[in-house]
Amino acid sequence: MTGHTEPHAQGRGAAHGHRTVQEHRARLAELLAPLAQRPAEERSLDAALGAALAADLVAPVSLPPFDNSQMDGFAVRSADFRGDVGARGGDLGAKGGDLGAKGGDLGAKGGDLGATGGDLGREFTVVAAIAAGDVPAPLQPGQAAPIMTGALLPEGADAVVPIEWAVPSRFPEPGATVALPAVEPGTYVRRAGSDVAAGAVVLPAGTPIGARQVGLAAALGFTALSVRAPLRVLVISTGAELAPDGEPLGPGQIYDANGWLLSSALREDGLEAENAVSRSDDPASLRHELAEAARAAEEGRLDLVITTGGVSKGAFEATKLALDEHDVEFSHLAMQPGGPQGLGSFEGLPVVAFPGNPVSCWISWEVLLRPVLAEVVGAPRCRRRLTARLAAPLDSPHGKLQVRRASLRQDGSVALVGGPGSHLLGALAVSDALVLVPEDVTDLAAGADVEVWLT
Ligand SMILES: Nc1nc2c(c(=O)[nH]1)N[C@H]1C(S)=C(S)[C@@H](COP(=O)(O)OP(=O)(O)OC[C@H]3O[C@@H](n4cnc5c(N)ncnc54)[C@H](O)[C@@H]3O)O[C@H]1N2
Ligand code: MOO
Repeated sequence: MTGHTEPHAQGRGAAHGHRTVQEHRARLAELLAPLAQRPAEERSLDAALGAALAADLVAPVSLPPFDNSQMDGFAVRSADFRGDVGARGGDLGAKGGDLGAKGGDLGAKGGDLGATGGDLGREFTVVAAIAAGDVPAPLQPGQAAPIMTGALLPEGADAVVPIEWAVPSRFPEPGATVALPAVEPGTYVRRAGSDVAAGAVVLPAGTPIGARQVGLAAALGFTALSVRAPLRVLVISTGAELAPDGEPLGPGQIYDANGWLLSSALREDGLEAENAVSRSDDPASLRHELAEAARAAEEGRLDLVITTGGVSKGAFEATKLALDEHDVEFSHLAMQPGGPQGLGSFEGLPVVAFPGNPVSCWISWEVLLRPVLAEVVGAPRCRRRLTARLAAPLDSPHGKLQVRRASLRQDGSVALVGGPGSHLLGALAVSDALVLVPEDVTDLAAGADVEVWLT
């Protein structure tokens, strides 16, 4: 069947006997729900990065905190353009005409510089310049104060004329005169509270703290935030084939990729992660690691364990065997890669068991665990999703959500990177997106719309 994909279409037409992705996410959400109750803690801004806000963030001050200039120019009382202050106001009308035209030019070039408010201008007496950080004297009628971007507007002033519109177009000494085109009240003035009003909720509880949120908090004067600490996760890779780090590979051996891949993915998303390796197919070895992890959890040092490997149908599935007597269920999802999965708890510690293939681990994190943590704990965020045109045709197994590694191209189309195999780490490393092909779609033509997650 050929068809267009629908976003979030996972769940329809799952292969017989296979659990759907939605069902599995629901079970994960149940398992991990208690993690949402972790106590709030105060963290400095840098340490809060990656955590989720424990309570609404309320602005203690307005932004901007005071009326200030948006341009380097002259602070004026706009009523002066309508009054008869200054005997030479009439003459300057003509000059003002030129000036207005200048303003128009600038507007065309500079976007919003055209707000001259009319052609008539007048001459002002220049007073002391105001730099950002200065506390200026009140502005009297007929005066223009040179003012720099961000500086506090003097009392009485209600508009700013950019320096480019002035004649002469430079800042003269106090006592000199300057001709300025007429402007409306509010021209190039950034009003107090026009960005954020004091007392407003600027970020709701649960918001993950990233650079933009830290920037806002800093601007509001916060030095610390009340957050739920990032989850602390231990990734345990399993397998007798895993060679010790840095040693030459023996026959049949491979290096551990999963522990590094997953712990880095978690850290990249603001979680705290460590990795351990159980280099054995003896379930006792993994049980030993898990018992230590359970103690760490009891002491409040760990929230979650992710294991990799040993969950399919082989003769030496150490993870399955190690968790045999525990409250952990194993199932096969209607998803490829990432089919075999386990979840449950070991002595009270939540355990999520991913399959051993590295790409399966990545997909299990991205498509299963990450969206559930976003929903339950608030961090990390879900990946951004969009619909894009396929650059080339694809086929997909019936009854399984297929998740392909891909790259978003400059023209907005999406190209698959590598094949569907879950051992293809080289292709994963050069991908920047995932393409999700629903269970009931088996082939798609070039140009078909597909659901894309940006990774
Ligand atoms: N008869 C069946 N065989 C398999 C099935 C199945 O349904 N029936 N499922 C396949 C699928 S799908 C997957 S995925 C794998 C999952 O197997 P396990 O979770 O038991 O993982 P392992 O057998 O331990 O390893 C699989 C593969 O990944 C390599 N690996 C393991 N750990 C690491 C690591 N830390 N770093 C890098 N690579 C790792 C391992 O050497 C294997 O090549 O089962 C299929 N088989
Ligand atoms: O589902 Mo396995 O995870 O294809 O490779």
